[in-house]
Amino acid sequence: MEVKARAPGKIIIAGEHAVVHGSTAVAACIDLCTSVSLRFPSDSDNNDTLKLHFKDVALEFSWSVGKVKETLSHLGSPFPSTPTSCSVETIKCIAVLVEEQNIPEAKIGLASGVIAFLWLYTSILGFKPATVVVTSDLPIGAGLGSSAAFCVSLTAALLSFLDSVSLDTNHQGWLTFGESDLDLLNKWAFEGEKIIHGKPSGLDNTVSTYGNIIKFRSGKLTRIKSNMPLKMLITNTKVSRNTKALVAGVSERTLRHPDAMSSVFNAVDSISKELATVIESPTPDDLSLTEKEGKLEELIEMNQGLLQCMGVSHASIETVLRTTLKYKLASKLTGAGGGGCVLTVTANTNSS
Ligand SMILES: Nc1ncnc2c1ncn2[C@@H]1O[C@H](COP(=O)(O)OP(=O)(O)O)[C@@H](O)[C@H]1O
Ligand SMILES: C[C@@](O)(CCOP(=O)(O)O)CC(=O)O
Ligand SMILES: [Mg+2]
Repeated sequence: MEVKARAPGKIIIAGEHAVVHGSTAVAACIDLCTSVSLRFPSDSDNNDTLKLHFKDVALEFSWSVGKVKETLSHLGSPFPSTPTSCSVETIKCIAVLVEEQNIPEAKIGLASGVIAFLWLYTSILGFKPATVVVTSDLPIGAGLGSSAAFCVSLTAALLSFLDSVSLDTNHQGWLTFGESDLDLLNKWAFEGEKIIHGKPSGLDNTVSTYGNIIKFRSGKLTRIKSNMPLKMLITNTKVSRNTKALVAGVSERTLRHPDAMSSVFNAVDSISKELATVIESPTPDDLSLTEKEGKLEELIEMNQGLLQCMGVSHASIETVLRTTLKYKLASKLTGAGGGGCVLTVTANTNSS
């Protein structure tokens, strides 16, 4: 039997990093997805192997299920009924299973994704042989939430085998989860993100799970209904970076300058809230559209300035900012920064 699940990546329109420290953020999912296929061997295959294939980065892993069980089962039940954090002790044990796979040095950054896989797989399905294949339209480590799309699509594939989870409504040929199961999916995916990001806000997995545009603060989402066309250009600087390290860098700066950083986070909170209000407010005519677009552009520029204060911009990002400014277009980094992707507002009424 084979199941295929997919989940989208995202853009953060305002509030990255500050959201980790309790500020509001606004994010929207994009139509680039990560897909996970999960296949169990037939009884006649007599197979005892758990295989993981990361197609985009050409990495294959395989473990004997007996070995995985031997390494992990003494740490507790393999079937926690509710989403559970992976303890430091368990991460260490899983890391041994990953180290044995000899990931080439150039790709060692992907190891946390493999640890997240083993934690989610064994927690939800226990010790069963299977072949799991991961493919993505998203650039990995570029700020478009590939880690969350991976955790959400993997968790969706795993949960679909539980009797308690019901899949019904057909959406463009795909089955979807009901509202309460989406909550379960989101919580498990968050546990995966924790392993990859260290200290995630939960924004990325939430927008990947629920879709559309959301406002998010301290784990709580509010759905947003946009009342204006939002045209944005995404530029990938192709400078790779690691979200975990950037998030840790902002936390260190916050420890060094608590008052100043608290003001920065408060300012971002106001920017995200105002931006959400602008997007949601009615647009009765072209004049109000032009006015709203102007506000949106200004808020984007202000958010970028504060991201610079947090120390997460990068020379490659500044080059994109200078280039788009030549055309009077407002841009900001999106995601963790340090390279990765830049968002540019390409307003409908801005023809200069
Ligand atoms: N398609 C994929 N194949 C393998 N690993 C992936 C894939 N997508 C995401 N990952 C995992 O997510 C990590 C990147 O996450 P992160 O640094 O948060 O960047 P982002 O979420 O912005 O893409 C990778 O190092 C890897 O562990
Ligand atoms: C920097 C942050 O706000 C977003 C990170 O997004 P990404 O992994 O760079 O796509 C971290 C978080 O919200 O968990
Ligand atoms: Mg990420």
